[in-house]
Amino acid sequence: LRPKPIQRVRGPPSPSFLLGHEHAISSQNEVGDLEFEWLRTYGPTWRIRGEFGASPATPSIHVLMTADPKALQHIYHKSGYNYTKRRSVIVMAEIMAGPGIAVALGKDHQRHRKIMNPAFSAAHLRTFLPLFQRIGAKMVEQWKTDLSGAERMIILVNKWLSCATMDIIGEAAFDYQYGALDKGAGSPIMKAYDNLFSDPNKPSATVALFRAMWNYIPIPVLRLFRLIPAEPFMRLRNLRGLFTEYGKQILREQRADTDMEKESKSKDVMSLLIKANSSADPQTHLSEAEIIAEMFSLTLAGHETTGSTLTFLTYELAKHPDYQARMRKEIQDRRAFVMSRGDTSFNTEDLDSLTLTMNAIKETLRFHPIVTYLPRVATKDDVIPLAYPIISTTGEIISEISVRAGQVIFPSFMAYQRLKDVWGEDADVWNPDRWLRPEIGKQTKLGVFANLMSFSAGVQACIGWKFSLIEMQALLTEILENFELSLPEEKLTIRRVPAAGFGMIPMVEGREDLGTAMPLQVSLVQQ
Ligand code: HEM
Repeated sequence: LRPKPIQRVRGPPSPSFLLGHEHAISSQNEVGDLEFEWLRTYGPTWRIRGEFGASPATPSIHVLMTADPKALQHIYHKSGYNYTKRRSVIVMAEIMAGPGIAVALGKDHQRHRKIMNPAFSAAHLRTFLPLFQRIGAKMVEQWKTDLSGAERMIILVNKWLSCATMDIIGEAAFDYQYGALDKGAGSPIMKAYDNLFSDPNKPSATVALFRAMWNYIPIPVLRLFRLIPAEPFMRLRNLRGLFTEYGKQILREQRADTDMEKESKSKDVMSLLIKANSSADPQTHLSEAEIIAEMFSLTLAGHETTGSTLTFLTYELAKHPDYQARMRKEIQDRRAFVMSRGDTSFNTEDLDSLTLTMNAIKETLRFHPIVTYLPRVATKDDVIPLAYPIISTTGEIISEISVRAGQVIFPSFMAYQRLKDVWGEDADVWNPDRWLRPEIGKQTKLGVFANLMSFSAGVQACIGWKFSLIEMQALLTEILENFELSLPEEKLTIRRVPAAGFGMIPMVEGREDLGTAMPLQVSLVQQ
């Protein structure tokens, strides 16, 4: 019964000596294809082969891949900073956004978190609801204008939701108007973001080898990669340049503003960041470069994630018209109640009473986790417990795995969120009504919301999860009260394509030239 080393964990044969399984994972047809197969074959924990043997410090060439709730709880939730981010992930985030919260580690990370946390308290987030509703109503009005009397039209719903969530994060966090909904693709920020993460071609072996090298190169050298004159790096440079320009302008304007309205705005992200900039205490101080990186990180982390989750949610509603109709009826009934009490808008209690809407959000976060892989590296020797024991290479039962410092671990949020033992026999189906079953959510406690790993867990979990839930509730009610969503008549296949090494995007099979795309048909709700 002693913990077994990773070498005793079973796993698929490696397809490549140099690239291991990582290239196969990032070039699979749909995110999840490989993990679901491995889950069926080996149970919730298995071993894959890392690129060049995973990392210089790794004592073995193996990578532990797990969907086991207890293992995930141990790694993400209970171990503080003992399982750290991978070098390639940190440097990529730094090249993109600068020295902000997503790059910081350990005590440094605690400092960033401590400064930003007050802006994400439940009470403060409630004050954003009118903004979410205003932007949602603006988007819906623009759909009505575009419809111009026609019965129905096809829209790329992902583009609209991306613009709406971009405008929301700009106003909510920095009191700044990006003008994404007004200017669409013409807005400089949307132009710079457009299809940043969608590559119609699968990554070639050469690109994969280049990426694999990142985990072996010292960080100061890696930082110089941003100067490489290749298109992806040039786009990132442009985006960061544009954002630094915005950041400096916002900072200048907000500094003047905050001096005048210190008290009333004391919990806004920008006021907190500016206060931190003037703090003499190193524990609560942020440099100007860190502030701009923080703003960029929030924009990056807060806009596309929510936009993509909503994109998949509207897709599922188009595929499930009965559920959509039930949801709309629940919203309309609540609207009648709100009007009868003399109000015109939903408050957060009204939104929370919309059980069918919340269940659709939970189910989409479970079924389509936008962030799919967050690799971690053990910083010291450890033993990882399993909720679901597995069979070893020699036929023994393994319920604990011993790992050495440097061990690379690939969690599979996608596979965890499909475990039949946790989510029921119909785990492979999008069914929001599962959340009505009393046993759901009673298993090993994981993550910050609904026992899901979609927002990650522990000290580095998503800071904006509650923000995004209220945002999704508000945008969904605006959409469903006004529009019916359905699939286009032309039968299209949507693929969940691996993107940027950690996420996924929707693409239309055979129309990869469109980049990230989710075409849906919309028509006005008949009163
Ligand atoms: C459905 C929407 C969202 C999803 C699925 C999501 C998911 C995640 C995940 C998985 C992480 C962990 C990353 C890691 O460990 O490397 C994360 C971190 C983060 N998220 Fe979100 N997120 C969402 C919305 C938001 C929003 C709306 C904001 C801001 C308003 C936000 C801000 C952040 C920040 C700043 C971090 C870094 C936290 C840290 O390192 O301490 N996210 N998010």
